[in-house]
Amino acid sequence: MLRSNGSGAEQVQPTTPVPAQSFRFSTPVVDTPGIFVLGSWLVRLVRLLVLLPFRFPVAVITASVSVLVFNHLGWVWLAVAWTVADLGLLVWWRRWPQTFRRYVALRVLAAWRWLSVYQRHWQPVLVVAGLAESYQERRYLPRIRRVTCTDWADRVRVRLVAGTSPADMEQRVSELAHGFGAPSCRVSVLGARDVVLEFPRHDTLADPLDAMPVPEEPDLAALPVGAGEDGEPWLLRLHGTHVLVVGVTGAGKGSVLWSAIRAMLPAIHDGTAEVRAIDPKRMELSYGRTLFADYADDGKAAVELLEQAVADMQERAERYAGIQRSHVPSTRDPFVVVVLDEVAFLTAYHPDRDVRRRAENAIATLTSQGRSVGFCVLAALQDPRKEVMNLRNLFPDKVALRLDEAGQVDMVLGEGARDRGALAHLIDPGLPGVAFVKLEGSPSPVRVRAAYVTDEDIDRMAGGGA
Ligand SMILES: Nc1ncnc2c1ncn2[C@@H]1O[C@H](COP(=O)(O)OP(=O)(O)OP(=O)(O)O)[C@@H](O)[C@H]1O
Repeated sequence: MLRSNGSGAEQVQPTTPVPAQSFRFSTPVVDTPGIFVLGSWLVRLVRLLVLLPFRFPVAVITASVSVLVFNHLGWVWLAVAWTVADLGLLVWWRRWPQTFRRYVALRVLAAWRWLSVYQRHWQPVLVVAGLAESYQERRYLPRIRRVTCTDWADRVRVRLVAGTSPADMEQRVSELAHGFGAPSCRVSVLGARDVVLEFPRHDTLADPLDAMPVPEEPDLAALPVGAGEDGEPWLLRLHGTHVLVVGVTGAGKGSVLWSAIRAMLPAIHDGTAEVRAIDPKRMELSYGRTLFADYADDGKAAVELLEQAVADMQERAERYAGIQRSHVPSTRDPFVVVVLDEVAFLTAYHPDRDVRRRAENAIATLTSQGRSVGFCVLAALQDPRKEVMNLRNLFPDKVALRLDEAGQVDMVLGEGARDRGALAHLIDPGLPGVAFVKLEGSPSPVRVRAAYVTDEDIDRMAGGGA
């Protein structure tokens, strides 16, 4: 018997050999008797047969009825039954395409995708992606529980290996997307060890979106400015927050700014919201000048506009003090949006130091105090680095359009956003307006596309129409 002669016995991993050990103990290899192997196969087969009707009830019922008809009535009646069933499906498809799609087409597609894509490639993709866990020389993989299809994506429900977390999956979304041939992958958590991987089957944002219809009664906390990958509207919150839109030149920052202004149009017309615009490039916002309560296109005028906004905000805060804790838009106290195109022009590039300092102070005051009294800053920026814009953390909500470098993604959307699949630096330059955003209640960034507001749309908006 081996004894430890030290007082405190060292902990040794059971699988790693001790270097100076003179004897090596290894697990004896014993041939498994054939009867056990056969037995385990039988158990698996029985389990499969028992579970099959629960997993694929329609397929099992169809196959069973077909066998019964064939046995009792012969193949002619089987052919008749199948023809009638096919005709029934045809009528269903033509008359009620929506329910046919939901109850037949998408279910058949899900079974096919489960077999041909996920079941088939699951093990190699997960092992290569580093998501297989090993314990005492056995390998454990997350298990597919169910595959369902929506109009645009496959949803793979997965049971995680005990001891791993959804974050492990979130950090491998790029590998998973490429591994299963999807444009992206998104992880959502359903419960303990229960996650859903969402793989779009094609890029639903590949086509540009026309300007969104103007809402009759705009909700300033949920303005429709585009669409998400799932086809649902992308709703941008302005009331109660500040938004920074970041993207290289030509990424489509203008379309986010104009879509937000367009969605507020009825409120602008009835005086419950107003836009004060700063347009250093004189190209982006000058087109709809008549829509703005205030407009500036050079450094000095821009700083005065910002300082006036700060003074109005402070006057309102003084009136509200001790009486009112939140802002309700009205014609007396409208919701004020300061739209700032290329904010770095004022904070970093302007040659006059005094202008830079005053602009930075005013933006910092507005963003840190304006939320609750109905002031919002909606700013666009090309370069998110600290040297250019050190105020970016004062903007609670950010939109990452196409960026220059991988490192900028986390700068804009927060740490870990790139690992969670916000590949804003890889957005195709041919897809302006495509962006990643974080939505409330979800840690994973989602891919969206802003609607494109044309010059004609802006003309109509400025002329009082939409
Ligand atoms: N949402 C969109 N959908 C489709 N096309 C768009 C969209 N946004 C912009 N574009 C196209 O991309 C071009 C460049 O867009 P835009 O000028 O808004 O980019 P930007 O990010 O504001 O660039 P810059 O910083 O140089 O002003 C537009 O002229 C338009 O043709």
